[in-house]
Amino acid sequence: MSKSSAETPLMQQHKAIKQKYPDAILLFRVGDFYETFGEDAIITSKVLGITLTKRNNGAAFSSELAGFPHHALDTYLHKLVKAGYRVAICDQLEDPKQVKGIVKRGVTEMVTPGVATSDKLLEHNSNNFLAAIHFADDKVGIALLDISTGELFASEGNAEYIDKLLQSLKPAEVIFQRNYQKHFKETFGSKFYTYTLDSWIFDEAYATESLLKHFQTHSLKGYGVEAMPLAIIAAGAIFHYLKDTEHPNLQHITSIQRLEREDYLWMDRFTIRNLELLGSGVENGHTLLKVLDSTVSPMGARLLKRWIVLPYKDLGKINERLDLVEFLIKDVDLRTRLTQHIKQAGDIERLVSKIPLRKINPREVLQIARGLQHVDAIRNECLHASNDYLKRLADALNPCLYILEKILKDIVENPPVLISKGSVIKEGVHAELDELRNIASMGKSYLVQMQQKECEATGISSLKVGFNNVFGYYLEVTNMHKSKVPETWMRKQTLANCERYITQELKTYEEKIVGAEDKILAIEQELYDKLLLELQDYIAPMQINGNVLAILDCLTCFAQNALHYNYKKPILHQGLEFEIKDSRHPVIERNLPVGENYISNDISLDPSAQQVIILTGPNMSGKSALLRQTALITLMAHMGSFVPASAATIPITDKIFTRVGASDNLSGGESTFMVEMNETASIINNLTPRSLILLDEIGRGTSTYDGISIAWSIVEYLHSSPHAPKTLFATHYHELNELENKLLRVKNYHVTNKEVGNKIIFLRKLAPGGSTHSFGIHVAKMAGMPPKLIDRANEVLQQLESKHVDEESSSPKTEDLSTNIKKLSVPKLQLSIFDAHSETFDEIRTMLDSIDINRLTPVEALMKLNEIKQKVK
Ligand SMILES: Nc1ncnc2c1ncn2[C@@H]1O[C@H](COP(=O)(O)OP(=O)(O)OP(=O)(O)O)[C@@H](O)[C@H]1O
Repeated sequence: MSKSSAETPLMQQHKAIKQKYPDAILLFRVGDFYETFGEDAIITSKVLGITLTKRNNGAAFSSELAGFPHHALDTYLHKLVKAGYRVAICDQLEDPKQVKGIVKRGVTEMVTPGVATSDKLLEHNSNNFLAAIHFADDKVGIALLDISTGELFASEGNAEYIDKLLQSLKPAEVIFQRNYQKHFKETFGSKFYTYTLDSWIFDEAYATESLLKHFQTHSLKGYGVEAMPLAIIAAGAIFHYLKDTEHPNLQHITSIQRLEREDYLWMDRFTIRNLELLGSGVENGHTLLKVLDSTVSPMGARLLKRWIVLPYKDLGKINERLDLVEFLIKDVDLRTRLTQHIKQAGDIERLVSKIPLRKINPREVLQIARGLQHVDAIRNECLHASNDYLKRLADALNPCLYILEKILKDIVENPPVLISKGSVIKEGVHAELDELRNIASMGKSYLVQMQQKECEATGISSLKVGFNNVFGYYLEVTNMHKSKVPETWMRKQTLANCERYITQELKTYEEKIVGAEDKILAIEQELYDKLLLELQDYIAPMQINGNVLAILDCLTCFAQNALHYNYKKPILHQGLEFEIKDSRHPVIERNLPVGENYISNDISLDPSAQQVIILTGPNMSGKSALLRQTALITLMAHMGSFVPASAATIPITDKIFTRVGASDNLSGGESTFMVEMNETASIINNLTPRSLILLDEIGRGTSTYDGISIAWSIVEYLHSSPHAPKTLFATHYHELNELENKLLRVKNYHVTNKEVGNKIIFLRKLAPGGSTHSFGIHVAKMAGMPPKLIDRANEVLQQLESKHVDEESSSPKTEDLSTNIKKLSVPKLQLSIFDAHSETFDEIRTMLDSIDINRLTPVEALMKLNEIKQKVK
């Protein structure tokens, strides 16, 4: 753009507004269009695929231009936001017809990924959170708001805890202090859509003031966040941001819910990912969420996600849920009726949030009423049930009868989506509206009636009612009948063969008919606005209704799952013993090929007798599956769900840790052994007697000897820990089986298999004792390695094993770790080719010298062997 002096007033206005929103795309309303200019236009045309033109205002000024009709806003806005842009909607604030010169314009809403209310930007079964983070010295405050439901959560804790919340609740946008950009990336990664705010906004006094003003209270005690200054600051930042983005109507944010780390079973983000709890996109197919989610409402689906990542630790609350699930399983009729009502109640939470935002359309208002009817029905169904929790839930429901009736009385049965289309308000609600509608629809026939009436009264047989723009409606009398015109009529026009008159009645009617349509719309709008204002008083109880329906939806879904998939009620207890009978992996069992059955297993852990299980077994036999099903069953029980086992006794657990050996976790640049060790260290440093630890091939990210040593000492450490955490350790290092003989509470188990000829059949049953080999070569064969290579690997294996056995029989029984490791020294092979002093031998020697065995993976070893074999041929 060139000098401002050459700019039109319109462009000057645009420039002034754009300056206030430099990092947003400004959709600038001009007449019936939203226009974008300059850089904004280039982006907009590219993202929306609309034409980019140039606007020339004389030689001195030109700018790129791209625009679309205002009614297409809904179609285009979400595309811009989904493409990662912030969009400021600038509207005309005055009626152009009433204003001389340039119309006043201003930004009426800023839409960003985290502050989105349009259905097109939201996924119905996911929350759309805006998170605010406040960094302090060694702690972090967090607030999470879903503006589309009004839910606001706040918490504070160390970076690991906040990271876990971010990873599990996946906010669409995160805001934080501007000077912490680098720190944010280092702490939470670069996956989030972020926006930074001035540091002064993150101030306790300012935040408290904003919150008190919003909630209209004198203190924040009632929300339990008073002692959480960092969480308060983060919540304050959210309210500031909402003001900045022109969201003044926030009456649907009715409370802050405190998220207390200590209330929930802790799983770090690695565990959440490793257990494949939520997943997203394509990988969604095999997640716990996917197999558990048979909810019938978006509210239930959203709550279920939260239950999965934030399972309870409180025995009373868990049992309340479990008992209700059991109750719902038994009462088939009640369950069926509940499901029907919940399904038809609509997304109460999101509908209610549209009320203060003034984004609710007449159809949705009617849906609110229908929702309330279902709430009423559910309340009546459950109020006298013989389950206390259900009774309490029912008691919390409020069908808001006054507003329910008012909506049904005011709104027609099948209203249009837009209030501006009219025909929304029922007949009988407003006398003037009824009359106007009558006039509008009956206009013509009314005139005919009047014409007839006047004909009869005056005897002017040729009397006609006509209309022109100058006089409006008139009565036309031919010259022949002029003498019969009553005195009260006023002559307005004389033509060659007739005269035109007006009457008082005609004028009164004319006033009505001409403005009727406009007035009808205005009255309908006014009545609708009044109704919305009244609805506003019912936001809080309706939100509670939404929440109760979500809980009932989740628990009915658990009952349904239990019946369909044969889940049983777990017994949770304050002791420490863990025992599951005939347990299955809930996700794998639902994804097995047709005809295959999941083989169930019993698993028991007891800190005083069987604290650590060393689990060995062939590759692919089901070790990881066993570990994960133990964790998933524990988690499901803490959510209040029945579990895939014939019986389960599960101790209240505070933390589930899972770690997988580095090479199982190659994605995301986290494949280094260092990360594996860091993570294992964090388990070791955070465990308690109530922790469940699942280690899958820990140590395998380094050389065999290092790996065994580390794995060995981890088991020793966990065993000797005063907390005696329950541990399952799956490993290919059969050497660890030795630990059973040395450590009292370590027990060996293996997953069974059967060898038939040179084939192995996985029996997948857990049995006491360690297994002796891993069948890695068998897996290599299954993976399609050339038969020659496989034969050779078997030969080498045999030689290695016989050498190992020789050495073992000649060495004394080892008792401590160091001698045990020494025992594993590389057997000296006596292969015949090494006897021949040939060129091949030299070549092979050079090759062997260059190999660093400590860094060699099993597959690389097999490849090298193949190379050697080729040379010998
Ligand atoms: N109990 C079971 N019943 C039926 N199928 C099972 C069972 N356990 C595991 N499987 C199947 O076997 C596959 C391999 O299981 P898993 O990954 O647990 O083996 P693993 O012993 O950990 O293997 P590796 O040592 O190679 O990592 C699973 O993906 C699943 O399809």
